Amino acid sequence: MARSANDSTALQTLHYIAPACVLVYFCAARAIATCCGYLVNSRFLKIIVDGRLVLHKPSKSAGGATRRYTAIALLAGICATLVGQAITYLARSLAEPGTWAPQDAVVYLMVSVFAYGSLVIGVAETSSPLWHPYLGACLLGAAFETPIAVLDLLLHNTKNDFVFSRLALQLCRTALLVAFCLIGSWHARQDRLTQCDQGDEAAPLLSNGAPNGAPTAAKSYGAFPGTDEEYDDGSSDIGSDAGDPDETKDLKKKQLKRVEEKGSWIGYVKEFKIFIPMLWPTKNRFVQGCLAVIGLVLFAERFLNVLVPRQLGIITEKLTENTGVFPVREVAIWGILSYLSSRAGLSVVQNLAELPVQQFAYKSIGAESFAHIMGLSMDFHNDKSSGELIRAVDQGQNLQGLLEFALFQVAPMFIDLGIAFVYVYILFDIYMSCILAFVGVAYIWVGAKTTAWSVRRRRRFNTAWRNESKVQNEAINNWQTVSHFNRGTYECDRYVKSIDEFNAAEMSYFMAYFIGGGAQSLIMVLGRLAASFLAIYRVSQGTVPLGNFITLTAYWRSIESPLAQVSWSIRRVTQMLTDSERLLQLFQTKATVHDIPDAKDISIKSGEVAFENVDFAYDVRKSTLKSVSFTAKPGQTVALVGETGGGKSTILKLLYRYYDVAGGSIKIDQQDIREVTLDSLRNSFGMVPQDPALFNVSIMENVRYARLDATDEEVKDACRAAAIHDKIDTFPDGYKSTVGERGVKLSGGELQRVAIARAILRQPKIVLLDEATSMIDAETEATIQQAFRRLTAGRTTFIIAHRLSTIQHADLILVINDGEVIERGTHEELFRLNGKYVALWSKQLSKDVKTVGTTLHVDEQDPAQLEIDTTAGST
Ligand SMILES: Nc1ncnc2c1ncn2[C@@H]1O[C@H](COP(=O)(O)OP(=O)(O)OP(=O)(O)O)[C@@H](O)[C@H]1O
Repeated sequence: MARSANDSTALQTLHYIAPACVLVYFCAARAIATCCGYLVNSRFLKIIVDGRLVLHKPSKSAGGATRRYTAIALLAGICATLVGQAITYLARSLAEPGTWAPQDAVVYLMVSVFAYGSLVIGVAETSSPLWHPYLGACLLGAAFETPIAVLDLLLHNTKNDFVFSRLALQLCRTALLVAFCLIGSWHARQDRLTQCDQGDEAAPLLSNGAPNGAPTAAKSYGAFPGTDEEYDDGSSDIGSDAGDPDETKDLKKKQLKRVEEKGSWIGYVKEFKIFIPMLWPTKNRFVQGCLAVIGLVLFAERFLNVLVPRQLGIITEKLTENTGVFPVREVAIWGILSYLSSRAGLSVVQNLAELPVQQFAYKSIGAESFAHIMGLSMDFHNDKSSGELIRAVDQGQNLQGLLEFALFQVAPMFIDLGIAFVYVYILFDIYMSCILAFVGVAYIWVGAKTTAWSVRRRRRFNTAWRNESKVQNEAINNWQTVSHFNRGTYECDRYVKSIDEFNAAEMSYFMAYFIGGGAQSLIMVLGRLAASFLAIYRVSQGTVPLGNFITLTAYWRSIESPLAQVSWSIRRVTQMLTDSERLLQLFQTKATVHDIPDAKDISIKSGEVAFENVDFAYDVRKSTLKSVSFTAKPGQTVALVGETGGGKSTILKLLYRYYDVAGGSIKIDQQDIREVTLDSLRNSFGMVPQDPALFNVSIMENVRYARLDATDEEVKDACRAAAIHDKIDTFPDGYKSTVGERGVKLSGGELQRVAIARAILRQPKIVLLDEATSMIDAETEATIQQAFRRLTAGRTTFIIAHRLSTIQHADLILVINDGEVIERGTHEELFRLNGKYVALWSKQLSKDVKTVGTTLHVDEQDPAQLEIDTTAGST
């Protein structure tokens, strides 16, 4: 195959660069299209120009069957010409022994098959391709093929059938490329005309009718409402969650909101940077030291990966010399290198150093998420599902390995691949490197595809997993309710159903996982066989020594493992990010009630509490409190009465700052509670709630929870004051008795008295009693009233009570109805008013008449003269 020197060099150069350019262009253009496609399909991307979305999107005709099949046929034709050309070289080698295809031509054919093969697969696997990467790649291809064909023609002075066939194929390929470009350009023009006709080239992608493309409703987000098509990037797997439960939709909504704020998926990924301080030990010298040790070990391992198989090759070479001498030095070096690279060598050091790094991340993620959850406001805690929350934190902790993984696994494996590519070239030739590159790219490509395929399944799997945990948790936590309604079987069925859903999701996910893994292993085996065949052939021809074959065989393991890791790591990183989306969402949920910057501690001197025109609503659609104003003077007792659902507890919640007022203000000693620290504010209160909950620890510890430094004696005094001490003494374990989860081992009355003891022990500045004695009988209540008098003496106190007898001595009684204070005054004043308060009394007493024989004599003319006789002595 004689060639004139200059033309020959030009042809060689073209052979090397042409397919590489096509491949690089296609990959780059497609990567950009993938990003955009991902965002479009995920309804995430928002490129705002003049307030409108004007992102390029596939035209409506982009996915037309004729267009796609034509493109596939043309591209497949191009591949066929390449294969045909390879066959002509092979046939010639067989027909004319000793005639070999030039190396540049082989590389050209191999890389070209790979490049155009990728184009075929790209069109075939996508229902609605973005055409410009294909068109650009073919334009480039045509631009290179023409001079290649001309040079090839000029350079061949021996014209025979083989050369003619090859040149015919070359021309045919050029023609196919030109045809692809012409047809593609015509389609592109048609697309533009259609889009202009429809005026949608610059139409907002968020076509929800909102002015300037502004989203109006969650359902309207996105460029292609209602489509479940897979776009060029195959990203519907990643972005779509059709059929997932509400919480995933909620997650998507929040993701959408976040991405809208950030402007792109890069912004979305960037959000994960909030985890970096939890993963990177900026202040922990010991962990930093461990990271350095891991780095050194990894550096050494890169060398060992090459040195061990190389040493084996050296030993083989020594042996083939047949000198009859045992190669002691070579074998000793090999032994030491093998030991260092084995699991017993540097790996042990690495594993030991990894443990503190992992524990650091585990601790910081765990502690941060726990503190964050505990710091979130009541609205979050009212809505949360504990089981799901715990699972989200568990799954989020997967991130602990992310940094280590990226630095110490992903980075070295790319280095390993680069080294391998060069090393096999040195050992053999460029063909071996091409085999390696082909195996590598195919392996990673299949890995990436199966990952994309399995991401949606993974999300379903996660959702099903969390759901199973939620169902189980709810049933166990509500065991009493379940038993009251005898719904044991129902709950078991519900749980079994959730396990079935989990199993189905798991099966679907792992099937994708295993099938992908199987396909990758097949590629690896075929690659190993191809490399071995080539190596054996070269050794048999005597072009390379036997030692090189042995080195390659031993080295292949070091090639396989980074390849497996690249693909696995794509899956792993995706999985880590998917798993931790919930935790990220959690971290992004900010407490609605928080300290303002420079908030100061509250200073309570007298304890005056003033509500000034307070408005509040849990839901903007329904007002809960309307213009509530009153002042509790220092040391006064203010009672809140009224029909259920009127807003009494809400007033206390606002005072506690579980929520912020929507209008007006709440002041304690002239300090707006929004301007002081939450910590100091809540430290000032002692609360006895409607339904006190206890920890499943001893009574002693439960009461002491109110003041952690209280002595045993102080705890007992508080219990005496709350009239529960004698009762506790009757328990077999006394104060050491555990109370069961949430205090279920205590009766309602006992539970309330423990809660009262807690409030007494706390010695708060302001006392809040929310139905504190609703479950206590009248006799015990009389004892407790004395304790209350001691507790509330000199302290501003708020009492909510349905049993009106308990609040008749209050300094101020507020009658709350439908979120408003409709009456206010003392017991006597309100009786004189003869309004709602009296009506409440009447209602209650007529109930008591039936239950405890209380009689009521109401003077119709003057209700303030109401006389109440009660055998129970409640008034
Ligand atoms: N977290 C919440 N989210 C939404 N609405 C709520 C929430 N908590 C209470 N509400 C509603 O606010 C209104 C006032 O509730 P609140 O608990 O303050 O009433 P209340 O007067 O204390 O009732 P009760 O005497 O029965 O305890 C009710 O209609 C209730 O349904």
